[in-house]
Amino acid sequence: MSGTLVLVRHGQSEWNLKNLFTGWRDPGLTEKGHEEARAAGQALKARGLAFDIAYTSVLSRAQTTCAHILEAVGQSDLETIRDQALNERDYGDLSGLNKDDARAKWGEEQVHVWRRSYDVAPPGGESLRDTGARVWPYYLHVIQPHVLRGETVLVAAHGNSLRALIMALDGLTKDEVVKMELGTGVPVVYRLNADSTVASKDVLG
Ligand SMILES: O=C(O)[C@@H](CO)OP(=O)(O)O
Repeated sequence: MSGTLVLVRHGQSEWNLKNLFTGWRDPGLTEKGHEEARAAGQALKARGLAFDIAYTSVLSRAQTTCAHILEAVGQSDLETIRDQALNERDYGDLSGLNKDDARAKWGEEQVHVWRRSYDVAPPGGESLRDTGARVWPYYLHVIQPHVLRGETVLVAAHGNSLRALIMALDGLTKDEVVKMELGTGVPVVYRLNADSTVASKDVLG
């Protein structure tokens, strides 16, 4: 057995609440989002988890979530690395549009394909494959070495950047990833084997 990898999608953001495509735009958390992030921290504390290092994106909703979790576990001073590689999928021209307005304009099916398919990019944006092409190398070269040294690592990021990571960790097919949703503020705890395969996965919530 090796180390532990904890993935957490940020708490509800202002634009999640307004039902807007967000991508690389930078809204803050709602009050509910702050609460979700604190609750994630409490759930991790209740499991007795303490972190060796934390990673987050350059977007404030993920950074704030990370800070709430570290505060809840009593580790506010922990080394935290911020990197654009962990950012949300870039939604391109859809960024800032209302998701229901987009469905009315382009149809339910097309919008679902843009949101959840593996290899169809929204106009001017990234497909999940494109997102994975920056998230997965960052995970392999920067994050995974810590886990393989037996450390416990926190990654506070985004719905689609974490879907890309989970797709690879769980070995999901393109069809399976279409159905995968990640709740806001729900920690996913992986324990890895020494050969980097997944020993166990626990979704807290
Ligand atoms: O708008 C976004 O950036 C993402 C995450 O909130 O939305 P979706 O779940 O539609 O991919």
